[in-house]
Amino acid sequence: MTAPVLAFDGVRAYYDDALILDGLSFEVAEGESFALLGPNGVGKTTSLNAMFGIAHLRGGSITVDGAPLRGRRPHEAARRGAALVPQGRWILPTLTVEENLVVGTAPRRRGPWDLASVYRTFPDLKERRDSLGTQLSGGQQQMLAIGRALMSNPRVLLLDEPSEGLAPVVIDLLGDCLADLKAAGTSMLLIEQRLDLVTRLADRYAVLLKGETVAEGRVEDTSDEALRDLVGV
Ligand SMILES: Nc1ncnc2c1ncn2[C@@H]1O[C@H](COP(=O)(O)OP(=O)(O)OP(=O)(O)O)[C@@H](O)[C@H]1O
Repeated sequence: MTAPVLAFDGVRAYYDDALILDGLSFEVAEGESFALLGPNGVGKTTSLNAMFGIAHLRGGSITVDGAPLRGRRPHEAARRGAALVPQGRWILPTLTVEENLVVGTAPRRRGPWDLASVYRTFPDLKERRDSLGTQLSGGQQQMLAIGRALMSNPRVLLLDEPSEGLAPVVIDLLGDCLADLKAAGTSMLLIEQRLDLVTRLADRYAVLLKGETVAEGRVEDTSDEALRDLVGV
């Protein structure tokens, strides 16, 4: 059996002395789309922050593609193949669309993704390649954040609330784009409040409460109502 592309095992993570994750465990298999769910403030983003050294990993382990992270330096997780599409997108405001994409190559990983393949996947980005990234619409900026992450040829894409702030019609387009990436075999960790997007994209889910998972399951075995109840929305 191949190693999971991402595995959290008993992760304890802190901001200073505040314990946020208290034994979080889950795994994302190759080609799988896994949703991490839960109400606001339970530690979903912190799980990503623990990978990139923003929250402090002080117990348990996180492995990317089989290699354990020490969790201290942001580029460590990126070099191993974890690519973040952050909440709020973090488009670099003084850079053009193309320059924002090139930033994504920093982990120096080889693979199918480069400017040409990203532009084939997101033709709008090609058309606007010389515009400042922040001049794009919200939906285009989200595509830019995804394209930038793909430029690192990741083993797993980490998507933090990708639908946030987008109009319903744009969320549908985002769903189409992520469904295409999933169909092409991209492994994903999806943090998302919109359960329609979760049921469309995710194979499995875990519900996080007070820093640990309280429920796990396969999306196809869970009714929409049961999922809403579990997440508490
Ligand atoms: N940089 C930080 N420093 C200190 N505390 C933080 C920091 N970021 C988040 N927290 C706290 O950690 C807890 C978990 O926050 P986190 O952002 O991980 O939650 P979340 O589940 O992602 O929720 P949301 O949907 O609101 O983003 C919250 O109590 C939050 O106030």
